[in-house]
Amino acid sequence: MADLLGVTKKKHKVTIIGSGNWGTTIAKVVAENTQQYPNLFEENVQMWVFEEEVMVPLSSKHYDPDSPLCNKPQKLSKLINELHENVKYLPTIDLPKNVIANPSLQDSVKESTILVFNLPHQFIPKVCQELQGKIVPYARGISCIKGVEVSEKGIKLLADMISERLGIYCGALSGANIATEVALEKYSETTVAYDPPSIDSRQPSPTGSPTGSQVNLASPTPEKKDYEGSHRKQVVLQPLPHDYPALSHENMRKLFHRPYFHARLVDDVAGVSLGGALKNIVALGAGFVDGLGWGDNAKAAIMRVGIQEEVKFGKTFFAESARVSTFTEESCGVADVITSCMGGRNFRCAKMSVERGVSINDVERTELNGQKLQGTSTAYEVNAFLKGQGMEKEFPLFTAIYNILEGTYEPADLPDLLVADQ
Ligand SMILES: NC(=O)c1ccc[n+]([C@@H]2O[C@H](COP(=O)([O-])OP(=O)(O)OC[C@H]3O[C@@H](n4cnc5c(N)ncnc54)[C@H](O)[C@@H]3O)[C@@H](O)[C@H]2O)c1
Ligand SMILES: O=P(O)(O)OC[C@H](O)CO
Repeated sequence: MADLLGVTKKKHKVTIIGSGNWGTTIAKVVAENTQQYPNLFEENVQMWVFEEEVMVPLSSKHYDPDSPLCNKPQKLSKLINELHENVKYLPTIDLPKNVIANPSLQDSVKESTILVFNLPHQFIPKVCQELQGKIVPYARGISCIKGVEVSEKGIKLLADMISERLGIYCGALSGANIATEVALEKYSETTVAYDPPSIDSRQPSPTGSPTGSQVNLASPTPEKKDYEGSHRKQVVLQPLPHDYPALSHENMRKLFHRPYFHARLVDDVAGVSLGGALKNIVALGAGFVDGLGWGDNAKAAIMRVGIQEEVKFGKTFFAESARVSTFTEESCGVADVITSCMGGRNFRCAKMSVERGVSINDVERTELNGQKLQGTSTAYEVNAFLKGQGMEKEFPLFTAIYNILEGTYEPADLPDLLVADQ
């Protein structure tokens, strides 16, 4: 496509890195939008698949006992491309034909200018390692992952970790978004945090050439002095070449917003990321009390304390970046606590573990068919961080959930453990 100056306009190529329950759902959302906005995006959306062999289940509408696809295990990527359904992680949902499953991580990101990270957080370090030097230097990222990274240096947002390891800008998407409901196109909202570097929204030069100089991600705003290890390092960003459409809030919204999936754009990457990570610990608490048969008041109490601890965590450790209103007003905050405590996997597995008297890891293994909980590892990571700060007592719910997972306390001890929350 050429503009009035005869300059060839490129389109953004999008890759979804991950193809689980949420990864496949976001691939569907994005692929619908790349069809709707052909001037901005290449129609085909690459989706990296962590390859495995699976059987087409009897319950699939594609199951045909006479088909060679159905009588022995097949590569998941092949099934997705032939059936346009992810029979393992998003069964029964029709995917647009422009979702292209690709088992090669490096091939899937080739020439992609938008990388949407969407896989369980424990796999991100290895994926980033494999991507180093394999992506275009001016790519931009969005992390849909709910979790945090804790090391001896402190706590880090996954968007920042991706940004530092790959040398690219990375925003975040998170909200009250149980994947299956979004995939079924039931109405929901999400929050997209993207504070694009100013170099991306400049007017094109007459030649359309990438004349912009490199900029430091930490500028033009002063370096954020958040908790050691959490603030962004000095990432030197490559400008987006001028022959690509600007990646403004408006265009990012076009990538994610659907009539059934309302995307609100904000610039608080820290608040959006923390809301998504911390609510998973709260959801375990809600599952524990529901498993005891304690009813809705008990669940509401857990949710109230959970929201309070999310806000306090943001204020204490990310004071210069996370905004309180992100937790209290956006989908990624209070709304995600509510939906996760009503029907999320962390909630359901914690509930079943109490009802059956088995560990939550056993429930994850037997009930989730390969899907992963994020709340258990996040509870351990957040506890390691709080312990390091000598602040476990300041966050009684987060600490109680860790102690219940460790077996130090029982779910029925929760009211006593929360008395400190006065
Ligand atoms: N499912 C939801 O409802 C939902 C909604 C919003 C956000 N999220 C978040 O999205 C992120 C991704 O979750 P999901 O639900 O798509 O995943 P999932 O739990 O459904 O699936 C697990 C995924 O991990 C992959 N995997 C397994 N071993 C791997 C390895 N060694 N390396 C790389 N990948 C491997 C599997 O192939 C599969 O794609 C999580 O952070 C989750 O909290 C999930
Ligand atoms: O199923 P969960 O517990 O991983 O939660 C899913 C989503 O994060 C809800 O917004």
